[in-house]
Amino acid sequence: MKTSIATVCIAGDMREKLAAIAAAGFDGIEIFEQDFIAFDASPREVGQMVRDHGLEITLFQPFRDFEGLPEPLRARSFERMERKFDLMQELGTDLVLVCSSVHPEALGGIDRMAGDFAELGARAAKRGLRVGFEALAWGKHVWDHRDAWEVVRRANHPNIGLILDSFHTLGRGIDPDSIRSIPSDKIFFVQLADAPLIEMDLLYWSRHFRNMPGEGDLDVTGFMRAVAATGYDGPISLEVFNDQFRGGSPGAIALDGHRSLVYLMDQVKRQEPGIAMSAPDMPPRVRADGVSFVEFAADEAEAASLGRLLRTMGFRCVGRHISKQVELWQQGEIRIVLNTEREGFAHSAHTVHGMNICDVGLRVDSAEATVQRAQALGASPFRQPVGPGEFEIPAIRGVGSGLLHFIDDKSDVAKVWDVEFSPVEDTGTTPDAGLTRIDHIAQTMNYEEMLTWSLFYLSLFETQKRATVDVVDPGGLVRSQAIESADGALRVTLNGAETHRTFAGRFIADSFGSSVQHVAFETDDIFATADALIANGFEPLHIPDNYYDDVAARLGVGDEMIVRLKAGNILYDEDGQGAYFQIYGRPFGDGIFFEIVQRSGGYAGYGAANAPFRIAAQRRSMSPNAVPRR
Ligand SMILES: O=C(O)c1ccc(O)c(O)c1
Ligand SMILES: [Mg+2]
Repeated sequence: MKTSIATVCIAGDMREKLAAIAAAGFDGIEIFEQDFIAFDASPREVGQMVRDHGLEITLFQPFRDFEGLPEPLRARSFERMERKFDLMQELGTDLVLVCSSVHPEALGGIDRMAGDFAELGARAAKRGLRVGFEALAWGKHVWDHRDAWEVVRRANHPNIGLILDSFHTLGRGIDPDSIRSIPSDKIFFVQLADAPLIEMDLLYWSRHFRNMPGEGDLDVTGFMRAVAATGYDGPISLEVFNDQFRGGSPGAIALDGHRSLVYLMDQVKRQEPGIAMSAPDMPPRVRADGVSFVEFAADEAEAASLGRLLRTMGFRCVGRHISKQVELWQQGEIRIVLNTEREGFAHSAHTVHGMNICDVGLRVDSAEATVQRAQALGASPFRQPVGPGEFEIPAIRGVGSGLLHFIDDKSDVAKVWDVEFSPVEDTGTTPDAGLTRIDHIAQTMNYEEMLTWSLFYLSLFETQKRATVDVVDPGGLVRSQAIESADGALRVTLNGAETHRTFAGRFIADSFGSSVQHVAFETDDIFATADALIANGFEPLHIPDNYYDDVAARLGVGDEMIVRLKAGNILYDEDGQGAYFQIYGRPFGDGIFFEIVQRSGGYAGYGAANAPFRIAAQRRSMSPNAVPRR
């Protein structure tokens, strides 16, 4: 497979764009004319710059308002094209995209348009150039790839072909399987983009909201399967107009783009038999079985106070590392690692961010295969020296600056807890509070990073995304999206803060970057847990009476239940399937917190309806003159 990306997708000037695109591993670029015109270098110099980066120019685009014009506009458009042919030859590319006309005087008429293209084909052939026709979803006479194909078919010239663009086809709701009957030698080029489903004007949607395949809601895989089924083996090229990407980090957006193409072709290869296109070999998406551990980087004072908090939640310190200043705390299947080392990754993370969750361990079938797939998708592997007799647990860099470790039963790494930790008789134990496993981890990030990390998780793990929900914080909006496996074993929520005035935004600012802000533990009996917590001296986040009055009114919850909820500061939610109970701890450090949840009867959400009240309570409890309640 040959990967390509349009210069419009990436921020910066031509030089910055090329550097980011080459570094991300693309084979070629589409030169978007505006980017070229705005740049102060000759076409020959630009062509050379591109090749010096090891890239080729796969396409020059767009050429607008060509077909179906009356004279003298028609002659003028051929004249204009001859000048662009000159430019293409200087740049060193042989393919130009003509997008369907929106010219007010364009006459339409399929044979008139085909005739124009036949003549253009003859002119292009003289120079060894090719022309591809693309149906814009809002074209005046041609807005459907099936009509563009009929124009190309009737033009019947070897130098005239079709250009397909997933956005125009899928955005209009056209069945991509209509592509399957087009001969592959007449498909000159394929452009790919996804988009979130939003009801709006097609042109505006296309020019501002496209995103990378897999980041939106369109069936780009179905589209690409149809293209691959024709036998097409040419470039696949991202053409993503997105306001956020244009202002984003060129390097990060280019990496996301490359990852999206690798992921897409991996799916296509697995779903569509016997295709001509190649795709990198890698293990399939990984089934993650849940969170094995979360690791805090802390100094000794922070670790001591975190230990006290964990104790009030019924955790016990069960092990001390054989050679490092690392403690293992446990309850049920939940492991919390407190790392107070003075060197190594956790220490660096602590220096930069203060106390933070620097590492998350996930249980997978094969840790080795997980890292292999992650690397094929462009993730960076992580390694640091290990002591004698210690395990090298496979790891990659995850969200923000944190790590993801992978633990499996296949290799020996699952024995790490027994081999690397000596048991501790914890003297100050408090009774178990019935916490069983980690229900979800919540990562807080800048809003602009959300697509990056949803693509990261979706491409690596056998997961799907839920719809984004908007959470209102008194300081602004936070968008929240859950990525989860079908059986709920892995649940990660991504919370994107748009401003630093929100609770989540303050966490990012205070801790200098994105990371896990909260961890939710599961219990099978929220009321028993609430009682145990109170007995252990745990300080829950205080929830005001107004909240319980509303729950009674809105959900019709009876008095007796309200009394119990109130006593435990328990938040409550329902969906069509079941109920959800939540207890929050008070935030500590830069705003990290724990949550305890119970899901009953197949409740599948995350208590979004409660989030505004939880956030308001957290802000109160973090404010300098907060008065402890109850
Ligand atoms: O928005 C546009 O005008 C435009 C131009 C060229 C393309 O290839 C395209 O898909 C859209
Ligand atoms: Mg296009």
